[in-house]
Amino acid sequence: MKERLIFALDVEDGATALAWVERLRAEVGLFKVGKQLFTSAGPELVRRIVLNGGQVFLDLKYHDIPNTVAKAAIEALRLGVSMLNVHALGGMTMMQTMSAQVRQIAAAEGRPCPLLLAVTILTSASQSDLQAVGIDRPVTEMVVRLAQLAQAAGLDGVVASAQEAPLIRQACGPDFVIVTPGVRPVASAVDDQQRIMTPAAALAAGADYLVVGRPIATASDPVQAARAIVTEMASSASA
Ligand SMILES: O=c1ccn([C@@H]2O[C@H](COP(=O)(O)O)[C@@H](O)[C@H]2O)c(=O)[nH]1
Repeated sequence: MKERLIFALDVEDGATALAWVERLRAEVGLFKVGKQLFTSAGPELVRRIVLNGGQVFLDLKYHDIPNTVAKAAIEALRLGVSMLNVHALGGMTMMQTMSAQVRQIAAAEGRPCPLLLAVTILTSASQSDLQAVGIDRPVTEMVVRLAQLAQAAGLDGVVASAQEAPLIRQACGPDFVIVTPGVRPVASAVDDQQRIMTPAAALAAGADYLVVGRPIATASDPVQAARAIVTEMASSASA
């Protein structure tokens, strides 16, 4: 079950990140490198984690014109990451171009292709946040619509709240990958997340991977916190 747990390396420098990788490598399946750490430590850090046997989800949420996103994703492929993502709101052409070019270069260069994911609606967004940017449709409807768009564009899956996982499963089928941040064990601080679920409920809802950062990183014993989440995930799977 631990292979389905992704730890968010939301830290300020490479040395701190590598220390977390050592501390949690036996407890989690992947390490997520996001905007803070990538801006600070760059591709060299990603290469180093991969070289040391760690699997990386590069969470840079590309959102740009099709050519720019495709070329950035090709460089992510060459870093050896296991997952990368774009914003589904970047649109069909952007996602199709990225997917086609990454798959073509992976085949031509003999590299394993990472899981190509699309962020639907951020788990920190509420219905009123959507309304404020002019989106009047319900969050759930937007998430399913974006997931179907990503699937039609040839992507492997989406990043979404586990709250929407059952609807995504229904719309996109059993093989479409659902990665869920906004995971909060009971009694954990919600922080800036809005659409949250517990680890057990997220798996029961159909999530394939859970992303967890602060509930582990700020725990008094992070190793124990990660183990407790994996135990909760296992109990949900066997229920
Ligand atoms: O919709 C999204 C997409 C990405 N994230 C990222 O996941 C982690 C969550 O960290 P926590 O500390 O467990 O809240 C973080 O790196 C986000 O950038 C997300 O939360 N929601």
